[in-house]
Amino acid sequence: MKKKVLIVEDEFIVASNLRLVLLRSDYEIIGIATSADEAEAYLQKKLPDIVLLDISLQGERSGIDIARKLQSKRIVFIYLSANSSQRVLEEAKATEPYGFLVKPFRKKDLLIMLDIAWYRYVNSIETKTNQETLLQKQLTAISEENIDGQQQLLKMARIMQSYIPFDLMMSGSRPLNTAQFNDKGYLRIGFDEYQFIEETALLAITNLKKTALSVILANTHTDINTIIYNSESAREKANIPSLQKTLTETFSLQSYLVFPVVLSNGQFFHYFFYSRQQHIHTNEHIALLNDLRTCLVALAEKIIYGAATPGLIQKVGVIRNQQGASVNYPEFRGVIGNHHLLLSALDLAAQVAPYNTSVLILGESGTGKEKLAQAIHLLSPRKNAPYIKVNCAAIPATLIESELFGHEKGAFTGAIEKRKGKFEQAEGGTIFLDEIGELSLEMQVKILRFLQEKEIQCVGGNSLIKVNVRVVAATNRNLEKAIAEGNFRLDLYYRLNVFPITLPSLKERKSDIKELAVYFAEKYCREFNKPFYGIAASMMEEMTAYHWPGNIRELENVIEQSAVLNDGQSKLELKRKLTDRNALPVSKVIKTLEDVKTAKDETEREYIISILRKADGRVRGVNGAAQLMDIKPTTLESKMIRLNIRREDL
Ligand SMILES: Nc1ncnc2c1ncn2[C@@H]1O[C@H](COP(=O)(O)OP(=O)(O)OP(=O)(O)O)[C@@H](O)[C@H]1O
Repeated sequence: MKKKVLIVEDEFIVASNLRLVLLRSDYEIIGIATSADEAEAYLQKKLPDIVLLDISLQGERSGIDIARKLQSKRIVFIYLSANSSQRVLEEAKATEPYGFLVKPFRKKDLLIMLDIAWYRYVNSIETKTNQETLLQKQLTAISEENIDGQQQLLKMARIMQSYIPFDLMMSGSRPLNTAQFNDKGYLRIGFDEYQFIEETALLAITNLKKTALSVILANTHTDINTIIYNSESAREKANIPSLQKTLTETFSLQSYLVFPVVLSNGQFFHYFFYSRQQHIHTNEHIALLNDLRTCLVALAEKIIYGAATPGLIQKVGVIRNQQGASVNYPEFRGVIGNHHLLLSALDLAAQVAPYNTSVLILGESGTGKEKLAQAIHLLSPRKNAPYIKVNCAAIPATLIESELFGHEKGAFTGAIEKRKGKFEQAEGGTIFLDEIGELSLEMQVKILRFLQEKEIQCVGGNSLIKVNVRVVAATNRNLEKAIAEGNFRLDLYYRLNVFPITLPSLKERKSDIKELAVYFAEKYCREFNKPFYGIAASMMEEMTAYHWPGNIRELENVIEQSAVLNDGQSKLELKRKLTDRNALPVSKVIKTLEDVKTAKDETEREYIISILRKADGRVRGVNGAAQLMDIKPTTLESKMIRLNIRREDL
């Protein structure tokens, strides 16, 4: 069936051209609107499949205003704009468009972008439907299990976590019983670790007396309908004590979603999903809960009335497991930390892993992007097939094509035999394209072609080879900025950005520093055969105050150094001050020739260290630092001696 397109564009010539191209390419045009008002009028008459939306329109309102409406109706839209400045891109990005075209664009770009947009739409619908069906099955199975309400609630919390984000999930019947608090819930304290919260736990944590809690309960309002509260809406009632206020203050929560259900006897039961992040819940979450309503009613009845066989009731306090490793997700073993931003990223990874969707992992260098990519592979049905990593920044531009797609014998000087590229090596599995933002525009086109056609062409070969590989890409670059500067293709960005996951920097999750430090300290002391007596308080203090530009990798290096230098009889200590080794040197006053030489040496030293880091510390061989710098390994080695570059500097 022909896809119906609405064109919202105030430039007559552009609009008529678009119309012609689309009609010839088998699309149906339902109208051309030149202003936001006209666009709305068309939308009321007939819903299009896709809207091409100019950002600046006649009249006061812009395309971005229309986009918000389209977003809530889940209609696919692609921005058309003559302006690709970072500010416009970021404003537009907030409305979650399915594509973006910078004017002037070619016919080919338009048709590719329409394809990408539709692919993203179908993909998200499929993923959503699959997820819903799975969730419904899992929730029904829990409500039919012969276990007590507390266990049932825990199982439900674990399953719901990645679909409806929360740090605290509470539930209970309404209206509240002021004499006795019967709400029950779970506080998330790790990726798969929960603490049971009910009256006794709440009184202990808040230090409240039972009478004070009764006063709070008496003042608590009851929502009749499903509603989302963000900190602004919650703050209005700041002076009045309430259960919600007590919980948000006690557990540093910022927002929550209330979902009431009516049980078969007419009684109300409410589910609350509290989060430490603001604006985390959306209408999509509400739509999902509505679809799950029947299962949630069945579960609520079991939580209130469902008695289990006494022998099966277990005491559930803190559900912990060894080393922070997850029981349900052993693939996350070795991922340390329980900051809510990290946990949200892990939730997304667990959610997307089973599907073939491409994933884009964003985050500063050293935040664990590769670790997450591996976990996604291991959590996917592809786990027994290869996982191939390619660092796009470390391979010289002249070699990358044959490295990725392979080459025929004689394709270029030195190609003495046919060689398979990384894509073919990853057949059936996952390819991790690290630092994808560093690829040349030419290579970006080839990756885009693979993502669209699932075909590759090896260097010097004529035929196309079908490969079945899932792409997980990562970058520490701001891709919107790279697009604005013309260094990254918008169409590739939209194709990859189907499922973005952002990893927090270490300074955003300082509460995890201690746990990470102890984890690495134990690891290195074990490796160096030294007993571990803990970490000196002064070292811990300095590490907590530091801003960690190199993130977890830098923290690991610091701990490794301290473990190397430790005498095996005392706590680990910092042997040198923490400084930002990547920061530009504070410009020094250069007065003498000697100052010039020192500045030159410092710059050369920093440069060599950065290349060595890219080459994973290797000086020689293919992709070694010498090759990347295009100098002889012996020259590089003598420079390293002269500039006093040691392994621990990397
Ligand atoms: N949550 C974590 N717990 C324990 N170790 C971690 C965690 N995250 C990352 N690491 C470790 O930190 C180091 C850097 O991680 P990784 O290579 O995955 O980062 P990255 O974001 O891919 O870095 P880059 O952008 O420089 O490629 C690795 O040794 C990894 O094992």
